[in-house]
Amino acid sequence: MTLRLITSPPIFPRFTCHATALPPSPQISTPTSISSTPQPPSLTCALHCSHFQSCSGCTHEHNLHHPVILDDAMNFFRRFGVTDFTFDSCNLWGWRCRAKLAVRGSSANPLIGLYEEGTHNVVDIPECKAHHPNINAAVELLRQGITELDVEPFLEDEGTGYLRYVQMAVTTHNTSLPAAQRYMSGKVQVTLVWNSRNETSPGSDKLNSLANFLWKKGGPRSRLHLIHSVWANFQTSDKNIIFGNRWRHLLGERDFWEHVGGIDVSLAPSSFGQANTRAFDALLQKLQKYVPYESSVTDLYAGAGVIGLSLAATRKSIKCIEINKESKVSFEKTVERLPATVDSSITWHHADASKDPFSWLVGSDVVVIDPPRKGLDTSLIEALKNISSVARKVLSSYESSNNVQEEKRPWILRANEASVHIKSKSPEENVPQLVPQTLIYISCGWESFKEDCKSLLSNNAWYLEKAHAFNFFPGTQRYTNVVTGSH
Ligand SMILES: C[S@@+](CC[C@H](N)C(=O)[O-])C[C@H]1O[C@@H](n2cnc3c(N)ncnc32)[C@H](O)[C@@H]1O
Repeated sequence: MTLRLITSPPIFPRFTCHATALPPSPQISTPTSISSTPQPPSLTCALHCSHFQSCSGCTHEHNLHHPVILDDAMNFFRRFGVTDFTFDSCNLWGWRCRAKLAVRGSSANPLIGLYEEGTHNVVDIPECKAHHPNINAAVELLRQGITELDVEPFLEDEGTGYLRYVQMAVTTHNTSLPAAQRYMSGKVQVTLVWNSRNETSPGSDKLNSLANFLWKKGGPRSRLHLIHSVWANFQTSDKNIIFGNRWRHLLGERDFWEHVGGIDVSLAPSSFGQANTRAFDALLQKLQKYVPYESSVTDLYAGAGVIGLSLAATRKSIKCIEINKESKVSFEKTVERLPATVDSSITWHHADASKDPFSWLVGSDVVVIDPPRKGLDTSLIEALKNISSVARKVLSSYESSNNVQEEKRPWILRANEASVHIKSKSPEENVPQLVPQTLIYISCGWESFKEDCKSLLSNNAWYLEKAHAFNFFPGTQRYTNVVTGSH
């Protein structure tokens, strides 16, 4: 079996940096092999952000093109036999197209930003250099609205006030503009996280006034036109959780479309979305090379299925597994917009990938895993390590009984109930191909990835083949790896 691990790590020499205080226009970078020669500190690739000392968002001010952990990554992969590790430095500024910001302070002086490291003090970051410029513009509009309409930000200690957080997501999918202008003209989907139970609770008049303010001043009829839509999320919990379960679309287009990996993807505000749209697009393009045509793919930790669906055109089947049921609607909408020529069998299952993981792995040639930062659950690691022996047992029982057993496991029954199935028109083969030959690990947490990877490589369960990194989070010690491996 092969383990292909995809991470978005820091990148090396061939890139362009500009010393400028403003996020420069989009840069295209080329992935390059990484040399172990120490890099001189680069002032031209510096953050130049006035919030750097106080905001916890960025941890590194210099050499944005070369995260410090890149050296560790390079050594790690070399030790395991990967000699052509590459790093794509991507865009160094203005890359963040999705931000969740806390709102505190007062209506006269609202603070909209991130917590100061280790505290619950919110730091205002109006000139954030990581944000897409239109996120900063929408934050300014929101600030004006809060003050003019006297909207009280949330007061954590008292549990009073209304506006707790705001999520800003930028869509750059505007086909009426020339491609070169689309990114910088991105429109912002704003979600106001409101401290009340629902839209009829006290305070809803303020919520509607604030939404109308944003729409009037930033919607399609305004001079600025930077707002795509306004949503509300209702959250009264005293726990440290950003979103509640109730979402309401208030104004603008309900559907939010982005174009990545060659397909149109729908992303509801409640679904996971990658923060760095352009780096994600580069990663998806790379992925196309590693997933054989006509293979059967399992996409674990799938979110709205963007990775799996971007592969669907030339693969036999795509099976997506995701724990957040809110992602299902976005998945279905994306499937509806796939080209009519796509004839793969496509499914999405609402399930926990760590519960009975074998049931999701068997029958696939390729498994793509894209877990949260904490990495893989032990049960999944064990399943991936033992997949060959278990598959043999399953195959022999399949051959001896050759009849379909009734499924009784409650979590599988539940997942099947909440699943989406789009059948291929081509005839299906009866005997499943049982053992995944390729594992592709997409990771955004370097430390957890290293541990998972070592575990997967132990006892020669998998071998490393390729590793590429993408600078998903310039200014931080995080990047994303794509690593591929085989049995
Ligand atoms: C890093 S995101 C990747 C999402 C998706 N691959 C994408 O690129 O848009 C991780 C996803 O894993 C989901 N998740 C977390 N724990 C999970 C679990 N135990 N089983 C299945 N999905 C899980 C999260 O809800 C989230 O959508």
